[in-house]
Amino acid sequence: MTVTSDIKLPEDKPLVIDGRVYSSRLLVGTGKYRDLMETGHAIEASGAEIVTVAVRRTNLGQNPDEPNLLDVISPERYTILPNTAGCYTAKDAVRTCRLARELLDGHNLVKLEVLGEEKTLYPNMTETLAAAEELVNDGFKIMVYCSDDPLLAKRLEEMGCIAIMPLGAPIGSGLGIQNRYNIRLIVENATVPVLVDAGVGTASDATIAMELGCDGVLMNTAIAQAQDPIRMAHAMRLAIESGREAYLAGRMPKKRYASASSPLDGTFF
Ligand SMILES: CC(=O)[C@@H](O)[C@H](O)COP(=O)(O)O
Repeated sequence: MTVTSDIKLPEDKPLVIDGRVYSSRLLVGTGKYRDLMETGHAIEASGAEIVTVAVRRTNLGQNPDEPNLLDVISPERYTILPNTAGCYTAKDAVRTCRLARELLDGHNLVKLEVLGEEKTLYPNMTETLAAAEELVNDGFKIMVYCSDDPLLAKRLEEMGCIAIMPLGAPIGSGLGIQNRYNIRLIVENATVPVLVDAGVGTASDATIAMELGCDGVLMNTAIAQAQDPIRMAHAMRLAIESGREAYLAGRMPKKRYASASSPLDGTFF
């Protein structure tokens, strides 16, 4: 990255998912927009290169008479990440991933989410582990939505999941990162990318996730339900970049007391 014509900062290592290199660390969803046009414009403004779609709720060709999302979000330009939103059992999630693979011509990269209950949409980790095991054995590359429990996150990695996606807060809540300490522990222990998924409400939440060392952030509601989704998508793009730069720069240690900005030694009077 160039700061002025003379100063060059070292290049960051890129985000690599399933062997593919991405320059954007922002992943976006496609739900809750006013229409497909707004969806397309917001995704464009976000700079995202990976776009997740809920297979059970989105027409990817299942219904030839309805508008197809893939006409707006072209698989030639974006990596389509089918997700299992709306699945409450491992069985349903596995079936949904297999349907996605059929609809997308053998596409194996999926985002697994198995939900526990409607009120919190919190992940059901028992069912998530069961689904992950079956899908890994069936050749899927799994990015997995999970709780922010560091031990379960590690377990999913050991099972062969290619990215760990702990929630920042409940889906659609916009509450921001609720447990920074756990997210940090998950990042420290992981050897695969860790991306916060769900709960981001505004740009500063995304920046915090990146400052914690996450490899990326996936979000939907914060952009789609902003008053100006396209502008918010752009804000999120900048927030992710800014948080990543701050993480790489390394923040100053926090102190309990003040220290003067100008040294007192050698004052003129
Ligand atoms: C889009 C997606 O895959 C979900 O996991 C979720 O919708 C993201 O959460 P937010 O809507 O809270 O960003």
